[in-house]
Amino acid sequence: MYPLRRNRRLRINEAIRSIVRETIITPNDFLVPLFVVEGKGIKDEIPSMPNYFRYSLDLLENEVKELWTLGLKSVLLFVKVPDNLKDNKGTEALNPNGLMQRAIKTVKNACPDMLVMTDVALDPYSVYGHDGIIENGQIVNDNTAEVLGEMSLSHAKAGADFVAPSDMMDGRILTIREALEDEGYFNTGIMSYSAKYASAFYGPFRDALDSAPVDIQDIPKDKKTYQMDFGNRFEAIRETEMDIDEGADIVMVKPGISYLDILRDIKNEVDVPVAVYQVSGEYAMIKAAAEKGWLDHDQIMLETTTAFKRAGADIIASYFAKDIVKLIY
Ligand SMILES: NCC(=O)CCC(=O)O
Ligand SMILES: [Mg+2]
Repeated sequence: MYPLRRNRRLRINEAIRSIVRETIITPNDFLVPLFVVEGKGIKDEIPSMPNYFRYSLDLLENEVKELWTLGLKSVLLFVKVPDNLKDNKGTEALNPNGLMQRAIKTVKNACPDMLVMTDVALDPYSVYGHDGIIENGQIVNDNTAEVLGEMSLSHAKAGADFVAPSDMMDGRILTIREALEDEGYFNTGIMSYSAKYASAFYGPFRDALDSAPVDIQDIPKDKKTYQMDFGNRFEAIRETEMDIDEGADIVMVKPGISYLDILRDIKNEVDVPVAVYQVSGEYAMIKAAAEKGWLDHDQIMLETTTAFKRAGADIIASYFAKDIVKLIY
């Protein structure tokens, strides 16, 4: 007897494999995170993120033009705020002439059709490195959400297409939506980090922005009172559905590779686009192993990003976006 069905026939060569392949990534799948700093002529490599850089505004301009020519049409902006501008309430986040507001305008001037999304959270602006205002040793929820609403409005006024609240305060999507609607910013979208886990994979990002929680007495040492516990699954669906009810246009799962089950659950459950974030620690792990010659960098990059799409991601935020597009096109 022989096997009645020989599945290997569909794997015999690259031509047959490529015609039956179910999931293919393209430049349209990617959202490019960009780190911005004050100054001129700065292109600073982030030590724990090899070949990833912080740009001053003049060089940011060249970078976004290059992204555009590669077919990458969406960016997600993060700013590194100088220490002297940090406080407990994120006052600088509302400065109409702040670094984020200028960065938005810089990208729009360089590339008017580029989709500009902005990080909305207090941690880069907080002396304590937290996503919320601290009162009596606690991260307060509702007052923080108010500031996030004002921050979102400020980004919309500067020209952002989407705001991306990454903080995990309860109710902030509604607060942000109302703040935008009240001032007539009906078309400014919200991409909510709706299921963001308290993860050790964010380490290199906090180096990039100098935004890690500080080690001071009576200040929480981690973000576990607002970001999700990594043992939880159903909670991710609840969080995501609530954010959609409050007005989120796009929802997100973060981090990526350790949370593919969550990504698939959410994709099956909701009817809005779902994003995933392949975070800094995932990037650093792959870079480090590749540097040692232990893993094939390009193949791992292709495999992980394809896995996100297969698991249900409509949008992939990844520090590999540029490299992957150069690899596949
Ligand atoms: N809001 C952004 C993060 O919390 C971290 C992202 C990363 O680790 O790449
Ligand atoms: Mg929530």
